[in-house]
Amino acid sequence: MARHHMSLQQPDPPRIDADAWFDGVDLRELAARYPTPFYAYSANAIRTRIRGLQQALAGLNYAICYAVKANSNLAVLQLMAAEGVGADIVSSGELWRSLHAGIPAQRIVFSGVGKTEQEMAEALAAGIQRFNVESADELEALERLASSLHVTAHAAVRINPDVDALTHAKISTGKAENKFGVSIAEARRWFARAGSMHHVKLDGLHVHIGSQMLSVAPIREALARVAAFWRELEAAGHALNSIDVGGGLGVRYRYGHDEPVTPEAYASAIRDHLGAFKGRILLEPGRYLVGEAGVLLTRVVRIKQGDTHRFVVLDAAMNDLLRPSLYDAWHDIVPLVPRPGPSQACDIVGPVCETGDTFARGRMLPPLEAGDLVMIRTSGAYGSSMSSTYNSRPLVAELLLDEGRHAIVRRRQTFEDMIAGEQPARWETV
Ligand SMILES: Cc1ncc(COP(=O)(O)O)c(C=O)c1O
Ligand SMILES: N[C@@H](CCCC[NH3+])C(=O)O
Repeated sequence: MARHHMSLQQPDPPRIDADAWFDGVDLRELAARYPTPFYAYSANAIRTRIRGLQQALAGLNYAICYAVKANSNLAVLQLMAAEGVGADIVSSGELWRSLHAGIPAQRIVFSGVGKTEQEMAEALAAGIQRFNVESADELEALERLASSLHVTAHAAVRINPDVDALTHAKISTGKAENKFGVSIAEARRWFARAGSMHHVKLDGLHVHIGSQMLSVAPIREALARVAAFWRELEAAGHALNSIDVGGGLGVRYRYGHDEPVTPEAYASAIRDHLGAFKGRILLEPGRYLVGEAGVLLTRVVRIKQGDTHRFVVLDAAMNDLLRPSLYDAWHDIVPLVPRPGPSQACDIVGPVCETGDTFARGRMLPPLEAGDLVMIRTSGAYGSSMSSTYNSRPLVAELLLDEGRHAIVRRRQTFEDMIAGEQPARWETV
């Protein structure tokens, strides 16, 4: 079943041949063995992305903290741990997963606009030292909690630089109207008062302006603003030991159309603006490391020819891959059983009872028949991690591929799994 004719070198994305081989595995054989829908991830593609980024950053004092939310499967996190990659987490659940996968606490950074005190206390108790802080009361809470646990925490202010990431409005995070971060003016006031804290060292800056950025210009603009602020702080006598540049690098959703920022262009933006920084530069890539490394395999349930539209109904749905419904996001949809005949405009839909359960509208596709295998590309990021059991559809399986081998890294949920935790009402009064 193994074949090694797929090049995974940077800057090319991991390729999936027309004949459906992915990381040395024939996806058609895989789908003959495991019921669709399921996700398949290429370990090689993930490693290639990590190493490409590491190569581009060589010479800088940096650390990569993978944004766990992009794909939080334990095996993916274990792969990150094996490559020496840390984690960027936003919840106790992500903390637990990351530690469970073997990512050491010292390599974990805690981000997020709504950390609860309980989550912060749990993180401190687990040995997490670096917090990206987004509001004044969060900073006060961190000081209080660190004091009561007799530990020292390091805090980086998340700067909202008011830069347009030139991406979808729902995944843009660096404009003043977004809930994330604080203005440089507010951050300045925090540093002025930093001496009054005894258990929190305010010694870092953090910025993350949005996701799926396909242009380096907004990244440069945000870095320039952060760099100017770092120099201002340094001149005022504040020693910084980290600058976290967030994530946000885009990937190819539309092959032959999307042109992602290369790791080299990204690294040179970092070098140009932060090359002189003496502390550590943290990076929080999510999508970039796993997006193109995953596909969702699904089969055609039936073709439904309406009066005005031709519907291709798949066995995957919005509960399995939400991005098209939520952001009108484009994903390449590739039939893996080539059939001769002219392409036709189709609406590719799932079986869920929502009009929004649509993967693509008016997509030109070659002839398809019930049972045909179809691949939805670039589904490794924000695919399974955003899935749900809506319409009581069990969570699908996830498989990891590595040079001709495959492993089930999450089995398909059973109906019993799906209702675990639910119980008949046992009434009580408070
Ligand atoms: C603080 C932070 N860091 C990193 C990421 C990862 O983003 P991406 O997957 O676009 O690299 C996100 C999500 O957008 C985030 O909110
Ligand atoms: N979930 C989004 C991106 C948000 C990133 C998290 N801050 C997506 O699928 O594109």
